[in-house]
Amino acid sequence: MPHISHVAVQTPAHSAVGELLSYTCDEVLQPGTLVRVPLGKRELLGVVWDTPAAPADIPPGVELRSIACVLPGIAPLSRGWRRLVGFAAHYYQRSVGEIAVTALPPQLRDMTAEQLTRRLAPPKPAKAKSSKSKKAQAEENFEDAAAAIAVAAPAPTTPLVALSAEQTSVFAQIEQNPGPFLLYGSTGSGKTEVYLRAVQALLDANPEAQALVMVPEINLTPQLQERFVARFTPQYGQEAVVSMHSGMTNPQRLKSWLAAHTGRARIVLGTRMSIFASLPGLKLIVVDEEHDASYKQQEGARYSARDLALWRGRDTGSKVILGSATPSLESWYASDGEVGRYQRLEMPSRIGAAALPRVRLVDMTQQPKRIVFSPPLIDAITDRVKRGEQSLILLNRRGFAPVLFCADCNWKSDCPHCSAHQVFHKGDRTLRCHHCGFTQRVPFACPSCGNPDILPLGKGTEQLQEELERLLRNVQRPDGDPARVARIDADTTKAKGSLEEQLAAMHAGDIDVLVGTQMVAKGHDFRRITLVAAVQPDSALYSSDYRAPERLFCLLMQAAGRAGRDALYVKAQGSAPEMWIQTHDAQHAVYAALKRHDYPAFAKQQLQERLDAGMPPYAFQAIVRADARTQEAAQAFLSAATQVAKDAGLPYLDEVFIYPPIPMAVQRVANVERAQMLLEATNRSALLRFLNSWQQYLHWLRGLPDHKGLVRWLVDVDPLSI
Ligand SMILES: Nc1ncnc2c1ncn2[C@@H]1O[C@H](COP(=O)(O)OP(=O)(O)OP(=O)(O)O)[C@@H](O)[C@H]1O
Ligand SMILES: [Zn+2]
Repeated sequence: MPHISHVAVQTPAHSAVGELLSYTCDEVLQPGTLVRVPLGKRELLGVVWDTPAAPADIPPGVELRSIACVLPGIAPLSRGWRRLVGFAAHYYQRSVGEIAVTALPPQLRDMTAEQLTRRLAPPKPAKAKSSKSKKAQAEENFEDAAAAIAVAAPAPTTPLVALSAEQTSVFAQIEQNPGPFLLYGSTGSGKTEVYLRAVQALLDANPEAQALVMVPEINLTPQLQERFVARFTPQYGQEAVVSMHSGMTNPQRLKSWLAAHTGRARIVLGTRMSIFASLPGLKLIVVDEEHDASYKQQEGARYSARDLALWRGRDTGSKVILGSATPSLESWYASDGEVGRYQRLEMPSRIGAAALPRVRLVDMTQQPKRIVFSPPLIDAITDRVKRGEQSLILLNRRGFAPVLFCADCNWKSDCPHCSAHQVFHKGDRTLRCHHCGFTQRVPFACPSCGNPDILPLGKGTEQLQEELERLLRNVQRPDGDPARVARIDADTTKAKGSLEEQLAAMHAGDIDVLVGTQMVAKGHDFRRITLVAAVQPDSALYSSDYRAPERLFCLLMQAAGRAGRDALYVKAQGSAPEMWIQTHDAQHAVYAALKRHDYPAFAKQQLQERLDAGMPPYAFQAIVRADARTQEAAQAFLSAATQVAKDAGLPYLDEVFIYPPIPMAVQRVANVERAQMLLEATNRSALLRFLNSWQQYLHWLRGLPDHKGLVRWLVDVDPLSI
């Protein structure tokens, strides 16, 4: 009699196919086994979720298909991994199969059993010459797809630095206590060194143990990767440190994944996706810059890798260290003495007694109208260039100008497909929509009235760079060369390797003034920056999103943290690091707290506001979003969803407050109208149970002829922006 296996496969999102599919097979398959199964005309990757112990009677009339094959050479995924996937699916309202399969490397999805067998076979000795292109070869030869970590061979040994007193005490706390920890350490206080020590202590003590170290965006911090490789590969071998992030090729991802799954990799360094890595020996999870929004996945299953890290840590008995100079308010609250869910560890001082930069507010209402850079700021930058010091200019808006404008007829460069302007990019003379990507040539004259004088309105990083080049054209560096201005944003870093190249130029001192978006503000350990300036940060103060002040404060404090990191350099230069903020609202509380580098005061004030307004972390939220051909159709779906919840008398409905549907801030994207509805509850599990029971009704509604115009709907639990 055949056995039955329940298999998790990735069925199309929100399709009516149930959570797990049943298949027959001749032998009992262990849960966690990777298989290929037929579905319709296709064959898909699946994970055996459970297998009834006894061969089951198949009810008459039901015909089950059989499993196509078991993926060879890969041990079943552990019970702990399956629990994590199960929890994430339940919590973020997705199917187990979707989370399980998307958490696996793409090649496992795509390869047949034969291809996989070939991949897993020991490498053949390399041929002297191959006619294949280098790329084709790398794709094909598994071993050649080499370490997922593209860094030079490490130095034979890297001597351990002596820990500062604060590092020593924090490290001892981590060793002695179970955690989870919130490492609240100033910018430049040496948090990375603490992570390295914690990992080192773990690996030395336990030959099976594995550590997961997560960072927001790995490409921004090649330095961090180098430090881990240099520290651990001499002792633990080339495969001891592997990366996991979306910038890797598929063969690299498979290789990293297998190294982690088999326990050969001792450290996985990755972005949010690495939270789902198979790590049988997991004992430590580090979440660096835990406040960073990129830990939240913004499409598909909208999970928070930071929150899952805490869950996974608890579930597997792994220590969890969250680190930040500007923790999320959620983590700050959770590590409050009274709440006490996390142990807060503090490192207030910078390494080498470096001082935090002095914060200077420039009141732009007192400056000449319509200027980008106030004269005193330009003087300060000029002085830096002459002394050979570096400056960093922050503006969170790329392109030359956010909109083109005709003063005669009021025409604006609106995107035809979105409720947004097309951004003017001067370099390639295009108008580009940053929401849907729609791109056009810049018109020679106003398309509406023919006026040849169409004007850029507002500033982007491209314009800042041009303006600085003009203002500094006669300024010389100490070596007599003219000042060099560079820019780092999504536009200048598209080409592979270009970001690394520009960061390297910055570290080498080849750049005097670096203009950039938030990409330049995070995590970098630049040694020669003595001035950071935020030229137009105010708009975030007036956002309708209640998290906007938190995000702004974080960004500016992190940006300030790039200045004056090397105490010896600052001293030798006789310089004083500064953070400049050009603002029209110099009295604003956000800036006052920033001036004092007072994160605790800022957090306290924000938390009080959140408490008064009943917002997270004192309440829990979810968003249901609907996309449709018309705004009416999108909102009608959401209204019907609320009604059906009431009609059906869903459990916990009385504990959940459902707001009326509203259009999203950017209402239309790529010709799709978007609406959303906020749900709030003071009890997290009530919200979750309500959502879980509501799901099937949302599926059902979507299938009704009334809601034909609906393109998609989705649920976002713990949304980051509303
Ligand atoms: N004990 C130490 N002795 C000497 N230098 C150290 C020590 N610990 C760290 N450093 C150096 O201090 C600098 C700052 O450390 P690190 O980059 O880890 O700071 P951080 O706390 O992560 O800062 P940020 O939050 O701004 O990213 C680095 O150049 C690092 O090599
Ligand atoms: Zn558009």
